[in-house]
Amino acid sequence: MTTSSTRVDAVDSEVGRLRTVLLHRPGAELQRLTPRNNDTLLFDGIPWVGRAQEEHDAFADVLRGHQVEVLYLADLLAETLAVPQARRACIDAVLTDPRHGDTLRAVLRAHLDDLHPDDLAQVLIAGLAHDELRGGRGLVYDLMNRRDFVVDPLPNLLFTRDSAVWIADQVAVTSLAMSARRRETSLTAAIYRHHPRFAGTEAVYGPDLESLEGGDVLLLGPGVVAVGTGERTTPAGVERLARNVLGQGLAHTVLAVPIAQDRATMHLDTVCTMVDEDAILVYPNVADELTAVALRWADGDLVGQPSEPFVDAAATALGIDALRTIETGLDPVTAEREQWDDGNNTLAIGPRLAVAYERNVETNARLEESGIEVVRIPGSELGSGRGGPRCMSCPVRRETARR
Ligand SMILES: NC(=O)NCCC[C@H](N)C(=O)O
Repeated sequence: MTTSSTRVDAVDSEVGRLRTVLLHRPGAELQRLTPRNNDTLLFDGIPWVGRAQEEHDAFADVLRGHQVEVLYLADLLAETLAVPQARRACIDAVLTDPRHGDTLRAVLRAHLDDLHPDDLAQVLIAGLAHDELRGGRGLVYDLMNRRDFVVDPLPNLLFTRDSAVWIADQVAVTSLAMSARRRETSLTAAIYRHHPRFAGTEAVYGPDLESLEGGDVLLLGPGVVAVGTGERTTPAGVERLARNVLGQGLAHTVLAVPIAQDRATMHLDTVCTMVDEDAILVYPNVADELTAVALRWADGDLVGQPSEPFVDAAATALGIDALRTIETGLDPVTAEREQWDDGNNTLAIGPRLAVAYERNVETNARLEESGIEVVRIPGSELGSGRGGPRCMSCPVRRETARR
């Protein structure tokens, strides 16, 4: 087990040199996807799992090749589950499912209580099918469809950005909006609370609060946090995060950014990501309409400024003349296709150095024309979950950006 040390985990921008990142290599939970359940489980297709793993390994290799420490969620979880309190919290989260009823719940608790931490981690991630439950009995169990799950799998765990996000030296364990994903945060909360690697880490947000997803949270620069509000993060979630972050002095400005309540734009990071300290890659079909309300802290309360164009509000908050914008694609149709395929969803390893899916040819060319080095990774199978390099990574430590 890795132990805590003097290293300081903290993130204050999207582009500071990336030092440590949390990933989840997709596994058995993706094998659970079928045409019957893929919509409910928020996948747009049935991925070829072996190829998805190869693509994910290529992503991790690129990061390691750039001297980034890669932590794997499944390893941390198995280690965390050696701690009795963590184990209890993760099992309790499974047993809150109202579909179980008392008899099945009791059988399931006994089954989970018996598992070795490694096997428990596996069940918490990949779920438990009807026939995998030893000694299953009772009305609920007997009437269940044999192909259904007693514990639902978490195929979206791969999108580690959403279930927790670092803001300065604190972690925000989020409150996921979609029922298919809600249990993910019981795992991230347990890891950050109980794993020795994160001993002493404070949490600025928790899973019982208003809906907030990490894909909506962009650290535009030190002290400036943009939060999208749309399909996943509610205005109340932005307000709560702003209260906590500004109230504790972790930032001076939170920008609330309304986005369309559509699947294609489910998070702010599906329409824009930072690629340099003063540059964003943005989906042109929405760029002109993006607005922001700047929230600041004054006299112990939140104060909102009048709404203004997002790029202007961002530049003011960052203290720069203008935010450079680089647009997805070449024309509205290419932009729409490449935005859907996560062309906007880049992960910066450092200023002007971004990881992107290779398939978004036009967008990547535009980035390079604008002086951004692009490290291309394959994503044909990973993309069926509708997420790109940014969604698939939770930076834990970045060097402080210059600004
Ligand atoms: N930050 C992101 O945009 N994450 C992608 C999440 C995709 C996942 N299938 C979901 O619908 O939540």
